Amino acid sequence: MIAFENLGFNYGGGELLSDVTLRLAPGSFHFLTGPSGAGKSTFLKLAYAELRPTAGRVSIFDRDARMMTRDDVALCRRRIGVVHQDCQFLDHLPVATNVTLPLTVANRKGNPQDLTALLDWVGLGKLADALPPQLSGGERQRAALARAIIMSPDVILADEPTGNLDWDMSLRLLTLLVELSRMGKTILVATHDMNLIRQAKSQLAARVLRIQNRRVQLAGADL
Ligand SMILES: Nc1ncnc2c1ncn2[C@@H]1O[C@H](COP(=O)(O)OP(=O)(O)OP(=O)(O)O)[C@@H](O)[C@H]1O
Repeated sequence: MIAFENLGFNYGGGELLSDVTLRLAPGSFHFLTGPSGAGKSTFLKLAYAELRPTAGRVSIFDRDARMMTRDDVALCRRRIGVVHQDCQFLDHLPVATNVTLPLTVANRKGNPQDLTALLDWVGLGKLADALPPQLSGGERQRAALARAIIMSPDVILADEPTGNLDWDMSLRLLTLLVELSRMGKTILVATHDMNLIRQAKSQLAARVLRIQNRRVQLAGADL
């Protein structure tokens, strides 16, 4: 679904990622770990063509990211839902409008029943008309997840989605990701939270990628 072949990346200085070869197979669930500044957010950005590799290749849905035009990138982004580290909303618009923004941008009309079901599923049914500044951290992350999946993407990339959440809220978010995985979505979650990873591994066959010395490698079973 998304494949990295001998990928290298730098922002203009020294190499940040080097010789990365791996594949996110359809329906797989991966965590991405590594020290702060190792390049986790960068790796996610390469996976959704926000950044282009400086060496090697990234294929997204079998297309070489370097060859993609802006329109190609826009089309492929419809199949990839991204939950950003610092989820931003339009604060003057209600949660429901924020969640449906990707549909608006794509000029697609959503079904109001689907929106209600989605907001209920993430536990925000009663907050559809609230404004983003009124949401708690956990509610914001769940709104961000709802927005990321409103287009029914095949792939979900989440950057530290539980970074500022307490354990109960983290578990709630994890449950949603596990359910999405069971629906067949391909999922990659960057996180520092080893407890979250252990919890996920008790529920499904999640694999752990670790960035170390500029390489991204599969971690062993010992966490
Ligand atoms: N646009 C940019 N231009 C130049 N350097 C950047 C840019 N974005 C990130 N970096 C640098 O690249 C390195 C990796 O950053 P990145 O955000 O990918 O790390 P991370 O592993 O996600 O970190 P954290 O866990 O702290 O979020 C850092 O040293 C960062 O300062």
